[in-house]
Amino acid sequence: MRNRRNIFLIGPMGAGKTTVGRLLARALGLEFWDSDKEIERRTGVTVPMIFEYEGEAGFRRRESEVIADLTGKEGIVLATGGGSVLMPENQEHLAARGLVIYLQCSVQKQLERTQKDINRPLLRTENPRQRLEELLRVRDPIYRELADYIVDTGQQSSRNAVRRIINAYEKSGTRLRAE
Ligand SMILES: Nc1ncnc2c1ncn2[C@@H]1O[C@H](COP(=O)(O)OP(=O)(O)OP(=O)(O)O)[C@@H](O)[C@H]1O
Ligand SMILES: O=C(O)C1=C[C@@H](O)[C@@H](O)[C@H](O)C1
Ligand SMILES: [Mg+2]
Repeated sequence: MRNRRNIFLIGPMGAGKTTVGRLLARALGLEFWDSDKEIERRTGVTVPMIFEYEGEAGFRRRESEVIADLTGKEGIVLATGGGSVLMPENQEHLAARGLVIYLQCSVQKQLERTQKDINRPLLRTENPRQRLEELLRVRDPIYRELADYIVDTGQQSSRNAVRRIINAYEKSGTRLRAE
């Protein structure tokens, strides 16, 4: 049976997976993990540096290893990287090992939230809006297919998003709180 004690946050860059995930974990007394941070911890270098030396394919290999390991834990909230859902093995692990929540927001909001941050190699392009639109076109169907629940973070604070996630699951009778 699906492990209902894990919560996996998926969605595009700037949707708030890291921000909401940290708050959600604290509210539920669960451990918080972030796949991007874990890749950086294991390699000792930043995500942009991995893209530079190993290309996106190298990054995806490392990401898959980390997703396989972290989804094997119990009682965690995991903020995934925006492109982690591309790899079929990650899709399988996410779907089988926890509740999957798609954090969604408009491309405009994504742009506003990511513009000051230089840590997203895929946005180091002349036209980040176009890049975000292209990524979303490919990924949105995958996010939707995988999601047990979708929360729009564009028009609400991170705290509200956390409340919505907790309410939805408590109403549906699922126990999320750590024992
Ligand atoms: N609901 C929200 N309302 C306002 N600002 C937000 C909200 N959620 C996140 N932010 C802000 O947007 C920025 C990006 O958020 P965050 O890093 O959590 O996104 P992410 O989904 O983890 O992105 P990535 O896939 O690149 O890791 C942060 O500066 C954060 O403070
Ligand atoms: O959307 C993506 O493909 C990415 C999102 C970030 O979380 C990082 O995983 C990396 O910058 C790639
Ligand atoms: Mg993040």
